[in-house]
Amino acid sequence: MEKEQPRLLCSRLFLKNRLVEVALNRSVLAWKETEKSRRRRSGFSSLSDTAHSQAAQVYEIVAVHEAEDNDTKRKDKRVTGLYPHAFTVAYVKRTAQHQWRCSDVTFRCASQTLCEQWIQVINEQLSLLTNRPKSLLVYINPYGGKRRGKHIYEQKVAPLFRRACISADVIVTERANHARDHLKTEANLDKYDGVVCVGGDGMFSEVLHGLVTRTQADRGVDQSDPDAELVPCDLRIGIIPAGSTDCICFATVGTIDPVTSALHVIVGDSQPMDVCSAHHNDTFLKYSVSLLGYGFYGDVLTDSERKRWLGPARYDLSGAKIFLNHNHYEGTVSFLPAEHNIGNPRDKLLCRSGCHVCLHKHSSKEKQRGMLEEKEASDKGDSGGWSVIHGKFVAINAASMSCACPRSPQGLSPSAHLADGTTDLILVRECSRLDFFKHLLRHTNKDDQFDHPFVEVHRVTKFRFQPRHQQLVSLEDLSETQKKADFSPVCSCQTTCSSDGRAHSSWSCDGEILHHAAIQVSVQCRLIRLFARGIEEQQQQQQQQQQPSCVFEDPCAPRAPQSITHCAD
Ligand SMILES: CCCCCCCCCCCCC/C=C/[C@@H](O)[C@H](COP(=O)(O)O)NC(=O)CCCCCCCCCCCCCCC
Ligand SMILES: Nc1ncnc2c1ncn2[C@@H]1O[C@H](COP(=O)(O)OP(=O)(O)O)[C@@H](O)[C@H]1O
Ligand SMILES: [Ca+2]
Repeated sequence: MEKEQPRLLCSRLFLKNRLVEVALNRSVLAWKETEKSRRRRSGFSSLSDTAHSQAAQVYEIVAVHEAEDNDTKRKDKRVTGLYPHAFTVAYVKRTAQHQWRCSDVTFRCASQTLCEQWIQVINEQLSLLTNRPKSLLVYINPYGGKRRGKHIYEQKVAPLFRRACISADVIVTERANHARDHLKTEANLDKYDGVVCVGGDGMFSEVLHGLVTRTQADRGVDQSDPDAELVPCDLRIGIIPAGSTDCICFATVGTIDPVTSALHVIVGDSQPMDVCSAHHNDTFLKYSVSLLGYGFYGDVLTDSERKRWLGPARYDLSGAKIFLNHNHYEGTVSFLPAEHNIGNPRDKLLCRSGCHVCLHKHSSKEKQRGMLEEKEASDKGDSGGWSVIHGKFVAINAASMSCACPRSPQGLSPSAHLADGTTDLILVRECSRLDFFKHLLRHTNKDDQFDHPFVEVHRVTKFRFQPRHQQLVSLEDLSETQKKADFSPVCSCQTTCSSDGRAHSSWSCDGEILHHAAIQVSVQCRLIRLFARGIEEQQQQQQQQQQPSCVFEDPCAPRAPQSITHCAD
């Protein structure tokens, strides 16, 4: 049972034209209409208790300040005369599914002292919340999505940051990779508590690369070494969605809404995330947190880049075109299954706020690292542990998170986890166009997209891909690294597999194209943290909004209109 917390302050104050009991403890600010006031308004008919009590979690209070004139005008003259002083608490209120709004409640007090006391005590509690950012570095992509990034930031986000007393240095990018390069070399990161990107998955990818590369450089880690253990980044990343797909925001918050995302930054949420590193031999290529997709999604992305002027609709047009082309690509996929993980891609255990699969991974991370290193060392001599699949594939997708987005609310791998150190490798083998359509369609409803004979899915910690044409070309001079992968025998004839005559596709890496088809990928567990908390379950959402009865167990005593209980810690 939750331990009851001492009340810090409790008063009878006016809220609109009602007398309310307002109580604060370390975790909750709650208010409910007094019995007397309720009776006066409703005769003697009994009103339900919950209908008249509300609460805000202290860690979800945005700010408290003395009420401005426009907060109080139009109010009952008698109330404002008797209670001339007022303070406003801005707090997170849940509205539609996963959507947050900043709601204001203004309490009127009879004395200036009482009003100031409330402001001071609430501010004292807020100052104890050390996870809240005070200073942010913000990058805006003015060309992402529908080109509204700048407008969205100025109209919806900046006013909230100001209200929460967060200072922000804003950079509107002037070219692709501006944010990445600035973070890599120029930015004085000591000044900031977090980095915020305003844009889509591509913009997030820039910030991710800038931060991770900078962190490794500062700590002397060579990111071109595929076996290097990367150092986690200190700064958290916030995403204000203003792109075309915004899958990283959707899959970590549950909605694509700039105000909700800004509030997650303000309250200082923290969501660890796995990051995949992709290499070509000893050349570092890119990091990915959402989708690494070869074949279908790689081709859609390549085609859509030529149609950028169409905005987000480019994906639908390119999607339809690539679907009709119906290419497939031959190659070899090798992967290291995630053996010590408690989940699997078809267990329907969705990753939600406080996910126990991710927590389990976290608590046993150190233990597992030792075991994994031992295992990998023993793997070096033979192919033990690695599975090898040779085939013709319409799509090879590695989803490190669900990749849920408005197009596909469950995502590419609905049970993938944000921070379990694994990625879900989905292999869609050569199949008929109709079958592929059925598979795609299942991404838009609740049917299981893996329940097809031509689809398989594996939860892995590492994988490699070698397209067939390269195997044929370089069979004689296979490098040592490639030999370690222990690829299965390759075909002796050289034919192209795609109907447009191309022997290979490209990888889409969080919406950016990779210029190598042969890659090695390794999951770096919890390398970064976002200003998010994962998607809240329905009941978690309700709990946050409920009024905890313990705050009101003792009525505010004595009965004087302004009684104060100021409890010692
Ligand atoms: C029949 C309808 C099928 C709909 C299938 C939808 C599956 C969507 C899965 C989306 C996974 C998204 C993973 C994230 C990718 C992003 O990183 C990345 C970049 O985002 P950014 O632009 O914000 O920077 N976005 C993307 O790569 C977009 C992928 C969108 C793929 C759309 C595919 C549409 C397929 C339409 C087939 C239609 C068949 C019609 C026959 C005439
Ligand atoms: N000022 C800029 N001019 C041109 N491209 C930019 C600029 N800033 C960022 N980019 C690039 O734009 C691409 C798409 O950005 P993103 O914000 O993800 O939008 P979208 O979701 O529409 O693709 C990314 O590759 C990013 O590197
Ligand atoms: Ca994962």
